[in-house]
Amino acid sequence: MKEGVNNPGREALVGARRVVVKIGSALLTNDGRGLDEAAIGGWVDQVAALHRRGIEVVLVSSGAVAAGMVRLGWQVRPSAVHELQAAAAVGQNGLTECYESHFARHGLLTAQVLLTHDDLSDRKRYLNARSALRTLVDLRVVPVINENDTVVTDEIRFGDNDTLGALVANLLEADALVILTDQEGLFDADPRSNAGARLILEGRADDPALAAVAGGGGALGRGGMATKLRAAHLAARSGAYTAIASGRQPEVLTRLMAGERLGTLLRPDQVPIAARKRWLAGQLQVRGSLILDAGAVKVLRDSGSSLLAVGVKAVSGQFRRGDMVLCVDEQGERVAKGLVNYGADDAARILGKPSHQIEAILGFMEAPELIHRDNLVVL
Ligand SMILES: Nc1ncnc2c1ncn2[C@@H]1O[C@H](COP(=O)(O)OP(=O)(O)O)[C@@H](O)[C@H]1O
Ligand SMILES: N[C@@H](CCC(=O)OP(=O)(O)O)C(=O)O
Repeated sequence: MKEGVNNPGREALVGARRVVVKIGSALLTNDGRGLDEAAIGGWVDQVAALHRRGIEVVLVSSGAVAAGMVRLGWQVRPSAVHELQAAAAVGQNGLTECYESHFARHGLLTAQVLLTHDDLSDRKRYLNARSALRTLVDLRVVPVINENDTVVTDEIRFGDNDTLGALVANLLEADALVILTDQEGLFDADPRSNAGARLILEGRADDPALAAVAGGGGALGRGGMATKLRAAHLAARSGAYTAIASGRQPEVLTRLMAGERLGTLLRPDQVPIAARKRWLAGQLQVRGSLILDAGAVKVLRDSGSSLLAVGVKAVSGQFRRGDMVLCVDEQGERVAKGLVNYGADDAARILGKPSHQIEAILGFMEAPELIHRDNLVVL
């Protein structure tokens, strides 16, 4: 379970380009006194700093029910579903307002995205949510996601936002999921009830020994460490690392992303790229196809190279940038699947052309390759 000091992994966070940050209720709500606006301001400052460095950050924020309770003057968390829904509806306003005003100090726009379980389990809605979030991220807007508590019922509830954070990390093929909570990380026993509990610095997301030490949540949070560990397991399916750390540590996000040995880091079992590719191949519907010439087929199969437009003879289907397409040879034999960097119309205009001509033909260049090798699975 415990790892040596030279354990690789922290540097994976240094190289992360897209990160999902989940901020838990236990941390956000000022011990039940309502939203901790000053603390939220501090996390927003760190997210903005990462953003300036070109790192895409998507927030998953809890706190709607707790904030709603304070606004409504309720002292005790209600148990009736309709009252929880009402509190969430009132509180979500406050949450959105708070994030919006803090991000505005940095000239950044935010977008409120409320999801239900169905949005991520139904294939069509999954793809819709994915393209909406990808578009926001491409527009350099910071999405702030929460569960749509006002419309969910017990049967279709994520319940805890750790699971939601992991599914969003899958959805966006994020490099890392950072879970900020009220403890320094995962301990070898619940530190609330075990004074001698020790922090686990690194581990494998799928280590069953870790599951045995992760207990339930406190009075304000929903799932405790058990759901955080399960979230790490889910995030690892698409190759994401998970960090669990205290949101009260000064500059926690910027320090984690600089590779500092803070909190608990849980790594995916598979090499991230391999896990991510497998995830991609299994998840996304094919939206179109590309017919490759013999040279392109050979480099894809033999050298694992990216696919360039110069090796493509024809395109078919109405795919958009970021969609999954099938690559076939001139006899129609399946060669590879991958996420395409150009939509069908643009791809049709650049096929057969060398990459240095893309800008002159389209007036812009998204990327020099049609499908980057990291997003390509040879079949
Ligand atoms: N092994 C463990 N290590 C650390 N915390 C643990 C452990 N087992 C249970 N916990 C509990 O998990 C709580 C954090 O989860 P939770 O209350 O759901 O917070 P959040 O709202 O941030 O998700 C901690 O306050 C702690 O009491
Ligand atoms: N969606 C709920 C939060 C659920 C929750 O508290 O989850 P967690 O932060 O994982 O303990 C809300 O905004 O109140």
